Amino acid sequence: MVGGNSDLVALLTSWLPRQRWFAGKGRPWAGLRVVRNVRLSDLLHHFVVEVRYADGGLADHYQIPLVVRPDAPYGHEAFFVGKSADGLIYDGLHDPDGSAALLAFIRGRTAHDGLVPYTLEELELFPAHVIGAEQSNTSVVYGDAYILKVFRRLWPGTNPDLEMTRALADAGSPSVARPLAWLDGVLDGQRTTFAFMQEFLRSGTEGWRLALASVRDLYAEADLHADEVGGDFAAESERLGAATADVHRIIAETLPTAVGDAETLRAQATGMHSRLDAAIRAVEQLRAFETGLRAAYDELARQTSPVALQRVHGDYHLGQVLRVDSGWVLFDFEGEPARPLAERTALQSVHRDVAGMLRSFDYAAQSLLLERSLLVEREDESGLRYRAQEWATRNRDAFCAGYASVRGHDPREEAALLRAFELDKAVYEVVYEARHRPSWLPIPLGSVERLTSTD
Ligand SMILES: Nc1ncnc2c1ncn2[C@@H]1O[C@H](COP(=O)(O)OP(=O)(O)O)[C@@H](O)[C@H]1O
Ligand SMILES: O=P(O)(O)O[C@H]1O[C@H](CO)[C@@H](O[C@H]2O[C@H](CO)[C@@H](O)[C@H](O)[C@H]2O)[C@H](O)[C@H]1O
Repeated sequence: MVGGNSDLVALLTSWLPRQRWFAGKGRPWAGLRVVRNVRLSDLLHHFVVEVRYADGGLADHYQIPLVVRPDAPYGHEAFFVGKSADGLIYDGLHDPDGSAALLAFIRGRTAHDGLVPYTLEELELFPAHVIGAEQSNTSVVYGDAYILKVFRRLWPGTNPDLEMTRALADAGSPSVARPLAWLDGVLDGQRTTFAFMQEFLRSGTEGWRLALASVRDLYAEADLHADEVGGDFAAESERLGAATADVHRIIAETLPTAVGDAETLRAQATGMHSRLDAAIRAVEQLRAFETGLRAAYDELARQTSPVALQRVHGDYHLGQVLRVDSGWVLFDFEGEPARPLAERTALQSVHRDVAGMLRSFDYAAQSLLLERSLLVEREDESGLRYRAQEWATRNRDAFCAGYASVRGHDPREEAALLRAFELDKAVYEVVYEARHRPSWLPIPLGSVERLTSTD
């Protein structure tokens, strides 16, 4: 039997830090411990491990389904974990037989050793494959019918993705994919969401891809007037703004809300200052913009008008929305995966989500400039840079106009709030890029520079 032995701990100690979704990159380890080991089928073993750090910070928990097989099928080397006395160990979600066993377990609706599957409708058995570049979690698609997101880093409690998506679906929102099933387990004595299954929207195209295509058009037609190119996406941005506002409306009607006062805004600003402290410790280049950043946060702290608070998406960007035939669908209501659950479920201003999406328009425009290495000043390319900026502004404006058309107020009216949230997000992105995609670091750093050099 795999697990419960020092060999497996040694294998995972070497394998885990190399995974894209491992959040403790760069932190010194104090050790790894298997805290749960449940056998779900002949092939599939379900592990939860705890990673302790030598920096005094909190330990992390990760969910690691593994398969142990005698053979080495073609292609399996990409997710090979190591060898044990019982056979070859692979990541159990990437192994199609492993993820099929997980579906069979969920579909069977029978609890086993603390793992409890819940289904909202009958599920069929379909072949499985992992999709996309893994981000924070691993998503398995079954036969183009279901998508199962297996949460990798576990936080005790109900995952907000499940909670928010169910609330929206129950209220009849057309802007979420139908929830189908989920898997609960126990962590630190609390019932915890381990995985969440939704209808797979096979015809959906990610907002990020559509936005990039529009920016590419802009470059291809660089000799046309700015208002003649890349304009198509502005209509989509406006629809996206309207869909976002409708989702916010439903969330406000179905989940708790509150009204924040000056004290709330001061607390928000304090949080931003302390996130900036940590970000500067992690990425020294941010220090150059510290004065401007703190001034924007102080401006927020001086606001006295009441602010509406509610649950929000929390990590909203163009990669979290799909365009389907009927309109825009939002997913991944998990919040920023690096933040503790209590922060991610706290009531917030909707400006947080609006700011996230506005940052994303900027990202789309800047990422192609980066691809062309145009971020360095070059006189002959300044026209293109201007066009990229213009594209971002046009789509940001369209998004806000769409938002205002549904909720009756334009998010740009609360300028200090929006600016502080945008900068807070850009600071988060600086740290995110430094850790995960260093070559993209110039995008958020450039935005911080621009946003702090203009009022
Ligand atoms: N219901 C769905 N239908 C089709 N594709 C989806 C659906 N939900 C998510 N996706 C795709 O799955 C990928 C990963 O989903 P996401 O929730 O963002 O995972 P992560 O938390 O790892 O970032 C995204 O690229 C998205 O395009
Ligand atoms: O999708 P996740 O929940 O894993 O979010 C993380 O990864 C995102 C990148 O995939 C990151 O988003 C940043 O890059 C996007 C383009 O790739 C851009 O659209 C976003 O605006 C930008 O923030 C996100 O911040 C991070 O939490």
